[in-house]
Amino acid sequence: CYKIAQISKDDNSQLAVCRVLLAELEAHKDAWPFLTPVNHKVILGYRKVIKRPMDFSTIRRKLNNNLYFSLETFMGDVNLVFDNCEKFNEDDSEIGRAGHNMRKFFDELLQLKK
Ligand SMILES: Cn1cc(C(=O)NCCCNC(=O)c2ccc(F)cc2)ccc1=O
Repeated sequence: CYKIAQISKDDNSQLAVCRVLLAELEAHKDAWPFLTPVNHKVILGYRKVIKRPMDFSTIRRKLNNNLYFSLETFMGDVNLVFDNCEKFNEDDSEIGRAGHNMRKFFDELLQLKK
């Protein structure tokens, strides 16, 4: 019984860390391109180029629906946001720079939380 309790506690504490990390990402000044799903009706070519769209509101919904089983699966989706951004946007563009800034910020957050 103790072992089972131990596993679930770790998952809960990992999920609590995910909630804090997501809140800090959402509060960043450069988060605006990532707060909502990219509207592929407005942003031409996006649906063709980006096979697995992801954004902070989708991550928030997955977290609330208990769809992340560890910090690693949560990190996979956060990094997908930044990888999609790098693929679709020039480095020397407003959204491209925002993506690089946010990825650096996230990496620094992870160093603090470890
Ligand atoms: C990640 N990405 C985003 C866009 C993009 O144009 N995204 C919408 C920006 C407009 N959205 C906002 O300005 C906004 C949204 C929510 C909010 F709370 C405050 C501001 C285009 C290519 C791409 O790769």
